[in-house]
Amino acid sequence: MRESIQLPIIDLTSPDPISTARAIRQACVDVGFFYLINHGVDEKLFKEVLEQSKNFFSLPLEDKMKLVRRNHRGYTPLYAEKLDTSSTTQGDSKESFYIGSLEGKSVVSKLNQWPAEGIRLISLIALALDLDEDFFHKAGACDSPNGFLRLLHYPGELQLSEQVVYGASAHSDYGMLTLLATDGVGGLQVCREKFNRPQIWEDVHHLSGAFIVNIGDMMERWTNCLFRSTLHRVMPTGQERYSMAFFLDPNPDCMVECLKSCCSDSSPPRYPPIRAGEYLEERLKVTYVS
Ligand SMILES: O=C(O)CCC(=O)C(=O)O
Ligand SMILES: [Fe+2]
Repeated sequence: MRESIQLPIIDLTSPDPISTARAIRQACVDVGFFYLINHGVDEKLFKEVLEQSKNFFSLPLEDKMKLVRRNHRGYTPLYAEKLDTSSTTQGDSKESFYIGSLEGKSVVSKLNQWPAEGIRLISLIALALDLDEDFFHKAGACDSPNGFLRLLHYPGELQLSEQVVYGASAHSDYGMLTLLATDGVGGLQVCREKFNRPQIWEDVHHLSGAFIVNIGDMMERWTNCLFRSTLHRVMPTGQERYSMAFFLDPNPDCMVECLKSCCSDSSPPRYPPIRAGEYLEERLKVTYVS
């Protein structure tokens, strides 16, 4: 039988920020994933986005290809991306559409509701790291953050192939935080110990109305691996699936550098400082098959 994981539940409206921060710390240290409830994003809005996403992906391929990805915005067809760059399988069995600003600061600040929630979460994460709640703001991460929404569609039926086909092959996210909403169809799995063999994959269940939040690699670098950017993937279930992921990444000029509270003489920084924009560019470059 396949294992499933009970992720911690964080309530964004909880009146005590210190105990919420403590619960977030525990979740980020243990598994790097949690459910976020009472996040303030209207259910009606979510349903509308889902509806529009279905409309878009049902267009003929040639129409979708007119909007093919440029500068990490736009349409990516089936098999274009391979998140597990070490695997020899073909590209992932999903199509997606990246939404986000291509222009200057004023447009970024007019993004939809998600960044406000994400940024509130970032303050709680700072508290969870025993930092001032505006630490990531002062570090320049939240001044015009690089936020983008990715609509995803996993077809139910797959091409007949000798190879294993993943919806999304094993990967960790690249940025600071990811907020994920799905249509309720399963398939998402996490692997808590990526170096163990065999790897153990656990199913993440849908929790109605909640976002699934996970830590990305830049946050892992900031915290010297105290907070975990956990390996995850989407397995095909034979059922069509829609999801949307909001990636909240630092301002591209923000330096991501090991926090003083997360290193010591006996535990020196594992990664050198890096500009957020450079890091993201590098990671995105290697995941696209074409
Ligand atoms: O669709 C999902 O459930 C997960 C997507 C994901 O992990 C990603 O796009 O990074
Ligand atoms: Fe992911």
